[in-house]
Amino acid sequence: MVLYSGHLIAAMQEYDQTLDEIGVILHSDVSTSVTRLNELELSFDKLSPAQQGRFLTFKGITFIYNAHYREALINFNQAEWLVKDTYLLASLYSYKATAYIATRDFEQALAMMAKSLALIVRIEDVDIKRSAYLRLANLYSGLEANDAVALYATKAIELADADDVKDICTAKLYLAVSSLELRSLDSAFSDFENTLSYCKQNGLSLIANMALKGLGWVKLREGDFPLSRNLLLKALTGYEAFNFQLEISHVHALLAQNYLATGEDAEAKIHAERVITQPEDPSSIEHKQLAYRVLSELAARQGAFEQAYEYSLQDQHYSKLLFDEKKMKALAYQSSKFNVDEKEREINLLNRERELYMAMQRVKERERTNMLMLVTILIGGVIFLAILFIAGMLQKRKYKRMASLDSLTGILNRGAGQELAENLFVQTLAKGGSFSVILFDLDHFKRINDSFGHGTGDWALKKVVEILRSRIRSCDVFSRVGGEEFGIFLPSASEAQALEVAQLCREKIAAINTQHSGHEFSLTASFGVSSMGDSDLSLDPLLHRADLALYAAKSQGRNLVVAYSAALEPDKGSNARQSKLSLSPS
Ligand SMILES: Nc1nc2c(ncn2[C@@H]2O[C@H](COP(=O)(O)OP(=O)(O)OP(=O)(O)O)[C@@H](O)[C@H]2O)c(=O)[nH]1
Repeated sequence: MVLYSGHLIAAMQEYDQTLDEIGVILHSDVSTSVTRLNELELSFDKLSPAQQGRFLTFKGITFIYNAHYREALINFNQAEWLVKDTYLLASLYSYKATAYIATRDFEQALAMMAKSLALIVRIEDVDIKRSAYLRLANLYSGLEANDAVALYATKAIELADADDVKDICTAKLYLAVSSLELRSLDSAFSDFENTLSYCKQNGLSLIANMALKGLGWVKLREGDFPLSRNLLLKALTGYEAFNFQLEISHVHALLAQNYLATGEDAEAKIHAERVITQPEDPSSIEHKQLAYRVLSELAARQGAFEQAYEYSLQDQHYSKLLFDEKKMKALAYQSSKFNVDEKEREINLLNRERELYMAMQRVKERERTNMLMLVTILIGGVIFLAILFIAGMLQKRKYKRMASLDSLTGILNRGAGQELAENLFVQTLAKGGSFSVILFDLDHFKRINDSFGHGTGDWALKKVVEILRSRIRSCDVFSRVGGEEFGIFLPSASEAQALEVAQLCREKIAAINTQHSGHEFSLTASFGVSSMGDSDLSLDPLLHRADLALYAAKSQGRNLVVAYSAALEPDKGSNARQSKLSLSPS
């Protein structure tokens, strides 16, 4: 299977290559092209549809070159359904136009040219497009549609670079020929002169020679016979070098007219007879008509009236042919122009509708975008507000937390600690259970500050908190009550348990290695402990009692833990120590 498809691909590539090769020689070596196409025809069924399209187009072109226009059209009609390539299709239509012109079906020719043009517009390759426009100019010149000739020649020039000399030269010639009919003789003369010098300069002698004929033709019309003759004779020599029979016949016809006008009858006759001996060809009708008119006048001048009559009959015959053809061409061109105008109007209408539709789509799209933007802005706004709100909340919570914490040690400050402890106390009271308070105060703290500075005092405060924090249960509340005084509130803790905790804390403080502060000093604290009694309905009495115990610890020498006892109650009016804790919140 793989082998089979491999073979198939190779064969296809080979056919493509053969067609490429034929394409190269098609316009220069028609007979070899015909031979190779005949060989390839044996494998026609094996060709892909695209290859069959190319084959039939090429075959049609060889028929055109051999003047078999009907056969050419049969091939082109088959190829039309198979060719997909835009350029090949555009060129196929223009060859069909050639065949239709040759068969005098000008309407079809113009229809094909319109089809070709529609495709040419879509071709992006500038070189291909330019040569397609030139071909169109050539076809229109065959139809004597000079305005179209001028239009497409101009388009070709617009697409040409300075080095596309052959195309520029050809286009210039078309412009000059069209201006012979469209503009004044003066401007046609200068156009031909311009073409002649440009084409000669660039070595394009055949086209230069055509321009030379054009100059002679203009001068003939102007009545400048000597200059016209000079130019036409030069052009004749040029054409003879190329053996360009059709052009040779035209120049002979023009020279016959020229000599007739100056009364050089013998010369006029020679040239006229050269024309009428040419084979019958639609392109030579005009030349023959001119030649017979000259011959008829010459015969009449010499009194050979019978002969003159014969020639005049021929003249009339060709005049009629010419007239009919010109009329047919003109009619076909006019009607095709009308069709084109109609189509253009339709296209414009459709384009306008399309533009309207596009504009509406754009408005809808813009509305959709605006709506999307609005929704995005709204959602963005909501998100922004939510972020602001959350950030505000977090900030608030942070500030609240900061407000409830002691900035130096990081534990709860007096207000927050007391509030929390009060809540726990109330809960304990409701549940029924024990509650103890430990108050402790660093001993001789003023001395530390005074001796080693405030920084060392701060260090000591932070160290004490750091050491004790880990020893205290998570359900207990540890707060800084005042400068160097702290409170530990222990829900569900008996006095004995509180004393144990206080003792442990005291030991830990005393064991702190103060050298880490940069100084060595003694760091101790005195502890007062109290527990909930049956009559306690708030935290205040406990605080008061713990404070008395702490005072006692200080009085008894410091670095001690003292539990409250009734004996510690001071006499009324005595100067008892006032804890930094205010008993009634102020
Ligand atoms: N370094 C520092 N010192 C503080 C801070 N708060 C209060 N103090 C100081 O703590 C000292 C407390 O001194 P006193 O109330 O006389 O008590 P004491 O020196 O500890 O003596 P006793 O309590 O009787 O052992 C004062 O000198 C205050 O300035 C603080 O945040 N940092």
